[in-house]
Parts: sequence; C-alpha cells; structure tokens
Amino acid sequence: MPGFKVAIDGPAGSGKSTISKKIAEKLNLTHIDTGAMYRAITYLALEKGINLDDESEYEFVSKVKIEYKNEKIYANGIDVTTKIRDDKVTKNVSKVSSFPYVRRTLVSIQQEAAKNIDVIMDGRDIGTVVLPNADLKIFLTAHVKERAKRRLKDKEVNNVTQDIEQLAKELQERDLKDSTRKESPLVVATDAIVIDTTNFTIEDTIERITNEILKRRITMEELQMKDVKFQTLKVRDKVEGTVFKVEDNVIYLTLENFEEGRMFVEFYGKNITSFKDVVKEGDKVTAIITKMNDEPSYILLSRLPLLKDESFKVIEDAYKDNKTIETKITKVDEKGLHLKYEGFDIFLPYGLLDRELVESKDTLKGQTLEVHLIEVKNGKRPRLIASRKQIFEARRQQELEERQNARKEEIDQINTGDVLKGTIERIEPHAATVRFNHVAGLLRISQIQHRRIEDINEVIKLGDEIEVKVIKKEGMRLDLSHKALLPTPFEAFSEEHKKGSAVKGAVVQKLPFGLIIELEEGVRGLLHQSEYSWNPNDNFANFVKIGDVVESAVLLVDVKKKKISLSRKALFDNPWKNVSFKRGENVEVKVIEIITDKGMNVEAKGVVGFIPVSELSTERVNKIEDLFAVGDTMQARVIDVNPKEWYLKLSVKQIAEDSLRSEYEQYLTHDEEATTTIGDLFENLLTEKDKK
Ligand SMILES: Nc1ncnc2c1ncn2[C@@H]1O[C@H](COP(=O)(O)OP(=O)(O)OP(=O)(O)O)[C@@H](O)[C@H]1O
Ligand SMILES: Nc1ccn([C@H]2C[C@H](O)[C@@H](COP(=O)(O)O)O2)c(=O)n1
Repeated sequence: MPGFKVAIDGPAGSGKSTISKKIAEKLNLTHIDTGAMYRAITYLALEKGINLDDESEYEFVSKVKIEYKNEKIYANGIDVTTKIRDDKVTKNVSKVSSFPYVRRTLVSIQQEAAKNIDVIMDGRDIGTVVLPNADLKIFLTAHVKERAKRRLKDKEVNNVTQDIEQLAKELQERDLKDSTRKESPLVVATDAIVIDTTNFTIEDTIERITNEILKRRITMEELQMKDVKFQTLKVRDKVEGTVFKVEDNVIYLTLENFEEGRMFVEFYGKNITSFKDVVKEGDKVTAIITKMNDEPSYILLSRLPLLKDESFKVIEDAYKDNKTIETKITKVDEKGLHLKYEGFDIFLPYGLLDRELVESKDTLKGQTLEVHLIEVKNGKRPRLIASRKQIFEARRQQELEERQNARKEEIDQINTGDVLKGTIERIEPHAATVRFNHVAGLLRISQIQHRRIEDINEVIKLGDEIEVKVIKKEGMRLDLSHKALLPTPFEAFSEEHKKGSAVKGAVVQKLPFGLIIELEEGVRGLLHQSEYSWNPNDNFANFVKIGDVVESAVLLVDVKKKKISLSRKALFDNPWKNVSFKRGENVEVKVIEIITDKGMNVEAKGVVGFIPVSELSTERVNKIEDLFAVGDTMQARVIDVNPKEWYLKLSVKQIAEDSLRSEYEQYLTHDEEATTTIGDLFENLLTEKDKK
C-alpha cells in the first residue's frame, strides 16, 4: 500500500519547513525539504564555479547524491546544512531552480524518495508536480511583512543584522521568480487547503494541519468503530466538536468525522461578543450544521437552535438542585412579578415575595432578582413558577440570629447598677420601653420621677433620650429607673431649705402630739405640739383644721430617715423671755380685750395679763364697758405671776384702795388742822372719778 503523502507548498518564509519538520516528528512521517535540495544543487554549482546561467552546465545534478541524516543534509557525502543557507546560495537558488533540467532531475529524485513511505514534503511544486495525488495538500502563506519579520528573527539568532524592508523586498523578488518561472511555477494546487499563518502561531498551524492529516489518515474500520457519520453529515445535523483554536469572533472545532467546523460568535448565543474567556481549546461544543463550505472545506455551525433546549435544561437542573437563579424583572402586575431567565418567562406571585419588595413593587421593573424555582413544567407554553420564600426566610433567620447574638453580646456587658443612655421607643400607660442598641429595657411609670405621675405622656415622649439606671437584670430583661438618678424630694427639699428657713404647708393630719404638715408633694414634716406656740396655754388642737395652712420654721431634715421637724413658735419671739414681774409691783397696762362679766385682757411689758372684774374697782362693776374701753391705759398691780405658765394677774382695785387709804391717812393728818368730813372726802373722790 503506498504511504500517506502530505504536500506543503508556499512562498518563502511562510513556515513550510518548520511546520513540516514538527508534524513529521509528531505523526512519524518522513520529512523531505525539497527547497534544501535546490539549495544544495545551487551550493554545488557555486562550488564548481559553473556558469549559473547556462543550463547545459547542470548535468552534474543527475549524479549528485543527496541524503538526509539526523536533521542534516549531505550532498555527495558533504554536510551542507549550514552552507546552503548562505546569502550567496539564497540569492541564486531561484535561478538554479528555474532550469527545467534541474527541476525534472530533482522532481524524479523527490518522487522516488516519497515512494511507499508516509511522507510530508515541502517546496513550491509538491502538490502540483511532485505529488499531484498527495492525500493532503496544504498551501501555507503569510503576509510578506510577517515572513520578513520571521526571517529577520532567524538572522538575529545567528547575529546577522539586516534591514527588514530589504528582507521583504528580497522575499518578494524570490516569490515573483518562483511563481512566474515557466517550469513548475509556485501556484496553489486546486485541491489544496490554503492556510494563512500571518496570525497563527506555529502550534496553531501544526494543530490545524495535524487535524487535516488525521482526518484523511483514518481508515474505514476506524471510522466504523467510532460510529462517525463521515459521509452523512448534512445541514441541520446536530454535531459535537472539540475546540482547537479560539479567536475573538470565531472558534475552530474538530468535528466527530474530523472535518473542521467553524462557529462565529453571534451563533454561540448567550449574548457574548467575544469567545475569549467563554470558550477554551479542548472544550466540547454541540451545535447544528448550518452550512457545508467546500472551498476551503469547513462546516459552519450554530448553537442558536439548541439554546432553548439547553436553557430549559439549565432551568430544570436549577429546579432539581433547588439552586438560586438570578432573573430579570420584566413586568409587574396585580398578581405578581414576571421574570426572565435563560429566555424563559417565569411568574412569581406576591405571596412568595419579600414583604418589603411587595411594598415597593412599582420600582422593581428592570431589576435583577434571585429566586428559587418551585414549579417547572415543559410544554408548548412552559409553566415556570418562582419563589423568594426560601431566600427571605433564610435571610430573616440569619438576621434574627445576628440580632440575638448582638443582643446577647450587649446584655452581657450590662450589669445591675449601670447608668445608661437610651431612647424612648414605646410608651404604654404604665411603662415605657427604652432602647439602647440591640437591647431594650422597661421603665415603669413609678420609676420615672419621685412624684406621682398621672399621665406618662406628660413626662416622656417617643424618641426622647433618657438616662436610666439598671435596677434589675434577669436574663434578657432589664428593669430601669430614671428617678434613681434624680434627687429624692427629701434631698431636694433639704437642698433648698436650710435649718431655720420658713416654710408653709397644709395640715394633712392631726395627731395627739402635733400636726403633720405637707410642705411639698411627698415631703411631710411634723409640727410637734411643743413647737406650735410659746404660749403654754395655746390649745391649737381646738381650732386648727385639716387643710389649714401653717407657717413654720425648719428645725431638722433627716434625709436618710425621711424626717422633717418643724417649729411654728421659732418664727416668733417668746414675749415672756425678757420680762419679769414682782408681786405688788405697779405696772402700766393697756386694755386689749374686754371679756364681758369676767374681766379684761391687758398688755403689760409686752405680755398679756388679766384683770378679773373683781379687781377692776373698789366698787361693784356691773358692766365693764361702762368703765373701760380697749386701748385704755392705766396702772395696775401685779397680784399673781407665773412666767412658766404665762400667768399674770393684775388688779386696778388694789391701787385704788391704796390711794383711798393714803388719802384717808392724809386726811387724818390734816384733820387736826382742817374740818373736812369723811363725807367730803368721798365726795371729792367721786368727783375726781367722774372727771375721768
Ligand atoms: N506561524 C508560523 N508558521 C510557521 N513558521 C513560523 C510561524 N511563525 C514564525 N515562524 C518562523 O518563520 C521562519 C521561517 O520559517 P521556514 O524557514 O520554515 O519557512 P519556509 O516556508 O520553509 O521558508 P523557505 O521556503 O524560505 O525555506 C522560521 O524561523 C519559523 O520558526
Ligand atoms: N519544490 C521546490 C523547492 C524549492 N524551490 C526553489 C524555490 C526557492 O526559491 C528555493 C529555495 O527554497 P526554500 O529553501 O526557500 O524553500 O528553491 C523550488 O523551486 N521548488
């Protein structure tokens, strides 16, 4: 069986020998570089010094022995591998190779060498002349500038510098000569695959050609074994291919039958604009054949017809695996949200949507939303129902746990007795809730102020900042007090009222030993009976009533025992403090009150004394007012006195009697000289009295 033949043709520097060599190694083919043969002949011709322009001088060619051994080329046993690359050789090789004699001789040598072996042969006329029946013909090409660049690199490696423009010019000249010569010019064989390597790497090109070789090398048995529909592939068939090259807007695939498939980016679907980062070499892609291209031979592919099924599969998988999918909200209607995912419409009823989202549903259109699928039914009109329940319940649970943790952390930091600042969060008739951070406490109405509060709303408002003391901590519960931070009424009272200061208050209770006076709300003091008045005879219990306002002085405030002692008498001077009376002493008195039939209260030395009716006159008094009036002053005699009891008893009568007696005694003394009778004497006395 003849061997497998690959013909590689192309202009200078397109990569023929490099690629051929590597493919030969890879696929175990013999590589024959025919250009090297023409170069070897050129080298020998130069060596021989023949006239290069004279074809008749090339007879030596038929006798030349050319061999390839270990990557080296030998001409007549001499290693010419390097020499044939000299500039001199390169400049003349086109000319030498244009002679029909030279060509025919070398072509027959080449054909002989390729007989019965698997060979990859590169040159200019391989596909057209040397191996016209080659199993695969490749015409490699590249832009002249790219080829010049590659050559320049080769030269730089060998420390040879050359102007790139000059190099390009030389290549163009050689191309022209090679393709315009009469004998076997460089042309593209009609059945060759043209590969432009301008933008291909060496590896790309190798892979591309390797695929072509493999496609053609495969035996019928192998094809059957692999169940490859080699002959039957047609438009609309579904095929799978392996990506061997990725460009921005096209991917190249090797299909099941080893043909080349190409897919342009717009036929991939999923709205991508570039294959980069989406598809990589080695990926398997399933697609539909949309066109079979003959020249060059490849198959155009598209994924678009498959996408619907693929997308539905994605949806079914998401449903089965209970996966979250990210959808787009396309419509908001009365019953729920319409979502789009992988090109399918999904409905999400409001009952399965987060409450906050339902509240702001009118702003949702166009937004993305993560959901779970809870019903997936395929059909002409697939039925797809989504839900957010799992998502929002999980979120709520997580938030709850976070809150609980935060509360626990905060409460662990709080101790009974701590003073904290918080905000009034809720007000009930008998208590308020005070929020700190994650924790709140209870402030009962009785703990807000020391005084009684009728309406809690009068003293606190929602949002008020308040300082409180923790008075009890039980688990997560905190009992708070604001009043614990305020001075007690007793403390406030003691601050404002120092000892001795005068205070007024209403009598709230009468006790056997005194009066309870309310001085301020919650502040009561005792006015002991001994402190009511200096007057020992003052029986205030008889006339002081509950509710009477009494003024008194603060004697003592005991904040701890909550005791206040008051003294009313301290507000006054004790009238008896600095006076003294002696019995028998005559004092000036002033009538301050007439007590009918009983006597008169008089003021003497600033204190009150009493003159009984019997002591008002030496004669019987029928009506006191006939003799005295309030405001009258006169002399009276102290007849009894007890300062402790504020007791002072006086007599006018005794002074009058004294006076009568003295007059009488005078009379007795005068009588020895005068003739006044007792009757005269009394008449005179009475006349005096009338005058008054
Ligand atoms: N994509 C590519 N394909 C092939 N060769 C490339 C590529 N990119 C760079 N090169 C380099 O280009 C240079 C020219 O390659 P090569 O000598 O194989 O070309 P050629 O077609 O055999 O040229 P000539 O006909 O003049 O012998 C080599 O150094 C090779 O490594
Ligand atoms: N089959 C061939 C091979 C080569 N030549 C000529 C044309 C080239 O200018 C020259 C050197 O070839 P290279 O080594 O550059 O590939 O040989 C030809 O005519 N036919």
